[in-house]
Amino acid sequence: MAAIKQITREAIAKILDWNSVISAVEEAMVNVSERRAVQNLRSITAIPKTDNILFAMPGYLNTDKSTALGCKLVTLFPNNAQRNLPSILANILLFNENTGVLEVIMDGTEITAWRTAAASVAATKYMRDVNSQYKTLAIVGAGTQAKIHAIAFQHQFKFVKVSYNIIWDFITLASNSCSSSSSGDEELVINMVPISTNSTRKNKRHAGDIVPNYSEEVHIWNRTYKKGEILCEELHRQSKIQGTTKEYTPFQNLEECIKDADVIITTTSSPIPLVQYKWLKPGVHINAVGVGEAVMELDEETYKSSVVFIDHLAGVEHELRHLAEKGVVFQGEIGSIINGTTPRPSSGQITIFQSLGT
Ligand SMILES: NC(=O)C1=CN([C@@H]2O[C@H](COP(=O)(O)OP(=O)(O)OC[C@H]3O[C@@H](n4cnc5c(N)ncnc54)[C@H](OP(=O)(O)O)[C@@H]3O)[C@@H](O)[C@H]2O)C=CC1
Ligand SMILES: O=C(O)C1=NCCCC1
Repeated sequence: MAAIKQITREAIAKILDWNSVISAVEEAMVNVSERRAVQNLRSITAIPKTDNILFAMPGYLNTDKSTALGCKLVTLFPNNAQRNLPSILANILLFNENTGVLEVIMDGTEITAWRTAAASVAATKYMRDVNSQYKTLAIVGAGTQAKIHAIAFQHQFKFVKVSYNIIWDFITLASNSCSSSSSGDEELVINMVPISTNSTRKNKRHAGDIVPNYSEEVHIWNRTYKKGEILCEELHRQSKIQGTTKEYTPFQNLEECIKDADVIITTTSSPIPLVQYKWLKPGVHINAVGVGEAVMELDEETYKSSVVFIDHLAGVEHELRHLAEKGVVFQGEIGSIINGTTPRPSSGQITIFQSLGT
């Protein structure tokens, strides 16, 4: 038998790019909804007297483009941060579909992180009101999923608030700022900045010039504030290296963090609802990523007042019974919106993508 090919986490990380991962995940969601992919319920082995879990996620795909027989094995060890390890580690096994011979073992940790964020991107694209704004993104949590979601969403949507400075040189103001808002997509904030009439204008800016000023609107709240602050600094540093100076703001108060958000992503294992309906802006889209037997990041009123879509109906019915028992209604799979068999939610509604994973 031929040797088993091994692909490391580093090698996988080098080849992933957002456009390919997002389109692969959209295609996979459609294949799941059209039942071209065989996706059985995953098995969950809980290790007694611990919070640790081993998941086995087998699947088979047969389309015009490709066939694949594989199984992802995932460990979820929530206390791994103390050991400086990710909570979620994964490996993917690929078999020859004619002989059953194991051909490839590849690291699945990076793929799991990217795939999950890409699923939320796809859900946001297809569930959110096409005409609405992407100004403020709020992320709840500061772990692996929070970070990868921040990166994926900035890639896809560019959450940004544009303000304009108008250069003034003839008014001396007691106070150097005032503001007004336009009704369009961008918020017009006019900062009156007095400059000297003797200015040499080395910067080639002239009185009356309107200078755009882009500021990122990514809010992050975490149970442990310090970790949220560190994540914001890290994301800011990374964006500086990429030459796009972005600001990420850590919040102490969750309501303040999410109340103006156009999109919210929750990435914790909280069994006590964090997001409260009374704080939400009308029309907000929420990606609820945290999953577990008792995880419930959004309050009941949020679920019951929203249109809720999921990634895999059979899996959700099995694993998220605690939500169904509370009266949460799952409208359908995202794949059916992507392939056009289910209409997009109408505008103005609060929408939720309840992610389960694969
Ligand atoms: N839907 C899907 O496809 C996937 C879902 N997941 C789920 O996403 C969640 C996050 O995973 P990941 O980022 O890898 O994990 P990490 O361990 O990296 O991060 C966990 C985050 O959750 C917070 N947290 C944990 N418990 C609580 C709580 N009781 N109340 C409030 N915050 C809490 C932590 O806060 P602190 O820093 O204070 O500890 C931290 O911000 C998990 O529920 C995981 O099962 C993961 C992968 C795929
Ligand atoms: O890989 C996935 O999908 C996971 N989903 C739920 C939590 C563990 C990983």
